[in-house]
Amino acid sequence: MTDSPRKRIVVKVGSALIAPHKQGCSSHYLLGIAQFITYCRIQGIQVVLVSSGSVAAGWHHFEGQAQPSVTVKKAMAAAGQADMMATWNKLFDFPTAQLLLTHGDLRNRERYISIRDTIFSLLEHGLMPIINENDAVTADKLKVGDNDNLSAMVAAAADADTLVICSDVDGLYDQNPHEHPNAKLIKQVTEINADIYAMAGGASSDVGTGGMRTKIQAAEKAISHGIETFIINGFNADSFSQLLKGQNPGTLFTPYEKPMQEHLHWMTHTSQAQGEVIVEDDFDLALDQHSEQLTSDDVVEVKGDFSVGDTILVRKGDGTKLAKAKSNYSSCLLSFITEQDDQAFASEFQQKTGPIISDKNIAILKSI
Ligand SMILES: Nc1ncnc2c1ncn2[C@@H]1O[C@H](COP(=O)(O)OP(=O)(O)O)[C@@H](O)[C@H]1O
Ligand SMILES: N[C@@H](CCC(=O)OP(=O)(O)O)C(=O)O
Repeated sequence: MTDSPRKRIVVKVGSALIAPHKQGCSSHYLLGIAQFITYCRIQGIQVVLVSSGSVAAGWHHFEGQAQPSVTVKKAMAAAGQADMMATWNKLFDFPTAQLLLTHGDLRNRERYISIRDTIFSLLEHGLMPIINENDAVTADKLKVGDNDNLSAMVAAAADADTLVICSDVDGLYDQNPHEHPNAKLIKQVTEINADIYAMAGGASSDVGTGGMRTKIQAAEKAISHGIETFIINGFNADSFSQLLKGQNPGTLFTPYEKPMQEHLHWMTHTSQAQGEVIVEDDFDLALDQHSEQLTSDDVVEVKGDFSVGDTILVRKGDGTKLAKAKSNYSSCLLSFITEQDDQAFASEFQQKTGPIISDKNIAILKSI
């Protein structure tokens, strides 16, 4: 990465690299990653580390747990997180800082901005943020659930140029290489579509979460923010030398030339819709792109309980997702207007109150 235009990278490290045998943390594979990070910092590149491995690192404290329950996994995470941080800290001669996040934090716009501010402040003062999901406290409803997607959300929040996902395979293959020995490595992906998703299977190890599927989701989130994304083999120290030389050691996902605006990216990829507006089948936002044309006449049904300013999903009755948007109406008010038999009253009301969705607060969804 000599003479690299990169200013900020996010490195995501999978569980198998932290605690390969579930016998506590091992620095065996982390040494190469730590050297890479140190070299990047010497080059003036800021680094954020997203580290998995709390469950795998804590596993050995809990005997006889072939298939631990969710509760035991949370306890493993609480025990392993401290070991994992201690192991990383031994490998760096600069200060680090721990951030444990949940999706509940990231999907709340105020907390998201606060997380961004904290990351920027740490980087500005020379500390490296080490981020993981707060597994010990997180209920399913509030979870990101896998650190691939978490790393992409973090990369977007940190305005990174590059996301490097270090895994236990060389990159994305046309099928799972652990099940198909003739699988071929895909060196570059310029568009993530249904064919790419069809190649990606789940995890084969009992410490990995999500497998290749969540890595593709992560790449999709990152490239739409203009962040180039690599999936590389973290077991192989040569991957890092190649990255430093500006080469591609695994699979490279090329970023969009025109990244989405920050708040629309957050709305699409991080925020969670609080409700749904079901529209007529012949209504198509993706075609006309004028969200202000959405009126109560187009609305068939209002679902969920949302307030003014919440994110909503606009979809057709057949399930086709058209857009995520910030609602200018609460669910109560929108239902009231939609249920009016007096069209003239409804239309006059909307003219006075303003559009259901404003053009600047709508993210059109592409269907894969
Ligand atoms: N098409 C594919 N290409 C590469 N790996 C795949 C593919 N489909 C499924 N996998 C699986 O994804 C695994 C990597 O994901 P995961 O186990 O979650 O690791 P990590 O801990 O690095 O996140 C691979 O070891 C492999 O078993
Ligand atoms: N947050 C969890 C890891 C979840 C996860 O996505 O793991 P991995 O697939 O190994 O990156 C932990 O620290 O154990």
